[in-house]
Amino acid sequence: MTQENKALFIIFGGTGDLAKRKLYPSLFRLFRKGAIGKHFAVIGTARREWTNDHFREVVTESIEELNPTPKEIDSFTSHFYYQAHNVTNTEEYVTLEKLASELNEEYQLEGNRIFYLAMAPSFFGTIAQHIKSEHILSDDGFNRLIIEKPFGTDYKTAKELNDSISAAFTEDQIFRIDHYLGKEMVQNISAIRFGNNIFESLWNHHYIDNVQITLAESLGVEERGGYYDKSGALKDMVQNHILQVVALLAMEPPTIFSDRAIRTEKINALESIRIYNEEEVKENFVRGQYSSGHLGKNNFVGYHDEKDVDPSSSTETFVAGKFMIDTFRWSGVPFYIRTGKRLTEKGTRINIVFKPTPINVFRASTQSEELPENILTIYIQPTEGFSLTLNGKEVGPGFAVDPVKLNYRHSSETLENSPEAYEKLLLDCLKGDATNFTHWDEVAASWKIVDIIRQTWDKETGAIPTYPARTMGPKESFDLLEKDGRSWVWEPDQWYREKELL
Ligand SMILES: NC(=O)C1=CN([C@@H]2O[C@H](COP(=O)(O)OP(=O)(O)OC[C@H]3O[C@@H](n4cnc5c(N)ncnc54)[C@H](OP(=O)(O)O)[C@@H]3O)[C@@H](O)[C@H]2O)C=CC1
Ligand SMILES: O=C1O[C@H](COP(=O)(O)O)[C@@H](O)[C@H](O)[C@H]1O
Repeated sequence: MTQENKALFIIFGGTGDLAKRKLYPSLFRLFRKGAIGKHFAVIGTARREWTNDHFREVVTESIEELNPTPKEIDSFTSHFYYQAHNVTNTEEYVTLEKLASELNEEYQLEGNRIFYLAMAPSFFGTIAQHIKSEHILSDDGFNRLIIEKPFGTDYKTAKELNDSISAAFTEDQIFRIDHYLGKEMVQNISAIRFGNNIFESLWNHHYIDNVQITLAESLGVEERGGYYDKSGALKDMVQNHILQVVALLAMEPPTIFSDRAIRTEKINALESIRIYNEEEVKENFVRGQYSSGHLGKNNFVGYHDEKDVDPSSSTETFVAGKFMIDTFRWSGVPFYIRTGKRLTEKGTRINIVFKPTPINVFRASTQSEELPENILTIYIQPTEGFSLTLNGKEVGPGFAVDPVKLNYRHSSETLENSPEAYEKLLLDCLKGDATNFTHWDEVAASWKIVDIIRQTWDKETGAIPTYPARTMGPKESFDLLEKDGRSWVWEPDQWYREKELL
């Protein structure tokens, strides 16, 4: 049976996109499942002068897709309150505290408070400091701060931000969101590794040749051109999501599956990633920007023509690179990563490529010195599951050996019932479980890794490579693996080319 949790959520940026698209629907799913019920309340705050009624209408709209009954809408939205509040005005926090105390009494929330910073990062420090100085922290119950990405723009600014929030909250009260850690199959990485001896015993440089991580998006920058043009793919995706996935794949087994033990191992893994010098960055990392392109009959504009993007921008919309991890386990094993916008299709997947057998005893019939590699693929989205490519004998005379795929995908019913990332992360926070949030040491290590890449690129003045929209990135990304005698396992362009769409 689901246990009810008690808390007051104070959402800074309550009128914003993230709150409407992710937070309110996730709270509703938790409400439906009974994880929150009678004893919860939400205060939405932003500068706009909304009434409680208007706020409740907005919340109702945001959960429309979940087909709530009128009774569900009434009982859920009745817990929502709006307080107009400019976070830079110290006096206004007094009104906020008054409302928070009243709701604490009315809903018997036992002093539990979750502060969600769904606002531009430039406000994070100010809000955290005001929460402390204006006594919004509750004296009984728990106080937890959920903080959105981006956490700083480089190591220096991230440290400044961390110092300012740490003046108000202790590390175990801070929940830094990386929504990839809420994804079912990202969480499944640990289950696959530590729950299966056939994998964990092979999970090292003796048996693994290389690891490939792809976070591909078919969408462009959409409405976020202003933000994205200042950020780029390196800071938007590599510093956080990709390095978190690398850490989960590379970390040593924890002694027990607890947030503390996992964090320790993830920090060790991140701190073992080689920090390149400028020459090594040039050798091991490439970037690209999408130009106009088409897929079938659909045409797509280039990045320079996107809304709120500087037409002469050299911001990268694609990154591919090779990380090396300096531990006994991973010595010599490259972790190839790539991510980009306007790629051929949306797809997040991990390919673990195993070393081939030492000799190919079937070489007479396969006419090749090596057998195809075994590959474990973890499909993170849009489908969820895994596959394992093995070599088997082709049916019939002779001894032709061909790869066969053992395939497991979650059913559509499982997918439908599987909780959304934000829902899981909100529930974890209610329970005080920080396993799927990032510790400051992880953030710090990740920034140190990407800072040198950014600095190297910032010194380059020439045009950056381009790729046509809806293809799998610039030529340089393919060359990166080719010079190591390898290639990307996942090559959706091939499929589209066969269908004559590219
Ligand atoms: N949207 C998304 O999909 C994602 C967002 N994020 C992160 O989440 C955070 C929020 O993003 P998003 O919702 O898109 O941003 P929006 O621009 O949609 O929302 C910003 C919110 O801040 C409020 N606000 C701005 N200035 C003030 C102020 N001085 N005092 C009080 N409230 C203020 C705005 O309301 P008002 O104008 O009424 O004051 C609004 O509610 C950002 O850190 C972003 O990087 C992370 C991942 C995905
Ligand atoms: O954090 C971000 O992630 C999204 C991609 O998330 P996904 O869950 O759809 O894979 C990305 O579009 C956005 O630019 C970035 O800020």
